[in-house]
Amino acid sequence: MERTTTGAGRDRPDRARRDRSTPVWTVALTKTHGKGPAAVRALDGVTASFERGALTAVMGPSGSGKSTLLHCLAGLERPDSGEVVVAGRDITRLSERELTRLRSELLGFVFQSFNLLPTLTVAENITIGQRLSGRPVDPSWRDELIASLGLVERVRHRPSELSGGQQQRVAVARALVHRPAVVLADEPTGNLDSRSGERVLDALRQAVTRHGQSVVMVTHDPVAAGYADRVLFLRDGRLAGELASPAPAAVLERLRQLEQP
Ligand SMILES: Nc1ncnc2c1ncn2[C@@H]1O[C@H](COP(=O)(O)OP(=O)(O)OP(=O)(O)O)[C@@H](O)[C@H]1O
Repeated sequence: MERTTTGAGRDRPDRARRDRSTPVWTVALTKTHGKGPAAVRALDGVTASFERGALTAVMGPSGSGKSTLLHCLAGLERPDSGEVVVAGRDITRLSERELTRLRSELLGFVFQSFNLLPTLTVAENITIGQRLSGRPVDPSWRDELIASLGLVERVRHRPSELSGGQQQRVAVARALVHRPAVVLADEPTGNLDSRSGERVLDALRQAVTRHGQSVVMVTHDPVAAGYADRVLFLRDGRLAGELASPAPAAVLERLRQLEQP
């Protein structure tokens, strides 16, 4: 059954959910791009929780602040005010050096454009983050990921020898291999045909269901959102409700409502 939340109080901090079972949350997050008359308030007081062991989709009309929110969660953009708490630490207070370390240890990333290193093999791409940070690789977990993502025959290939869907599955394995506190996925199926996209979404879903991974995924696609446990909607930099166990048709309908002036 779908649960919906809209209306007054939706931006209120939900203290019961802000504990160790919540790997990421934000409180009253604001972010402005640009200065003076050209300034754009991309986030305007976003208080949101992203649960452990859940796939949370973030959706909303173009320009509603989805990417800015994801970048703030990743520590790639610094908010004007508010908190971003990752694994119990307010990352808005960290130095660049501490942020770099947090990103490599606690976060996994999947981008629309795959972002694989062209000179490395599939196997090397999957573990490059751990090698660079000097942390050991768990070989049985790495091999399980390679097998479950259908990449066994491809481990010695370079990215240019793979299809887009295969490249994105390599990116998913890279994001999961160090068992991060949360995987942040920015339009992970945006460059894929629907069948390849489904495989990537299946992989993210399995990581959540079988291994308790936490995933936050920005998407425009109601079908992709249908893989999520919950969808948070943004409009004009503010939370604009949520849907639990979202069916694509219900997501589409909500998006249509949000896009109306
Ligand atoms: N670097 C920037 N400089 C100025 N304005 C920016 C910058 N980045 C984003 N914005 C503006 O901030 C607002 C939110 O942008 P953001 O990219 O977060 O939205 P979005 O929901 O991800 O959009 P889309 O779905 O089109 O990718 C938009 O009005 C956008 O034009």
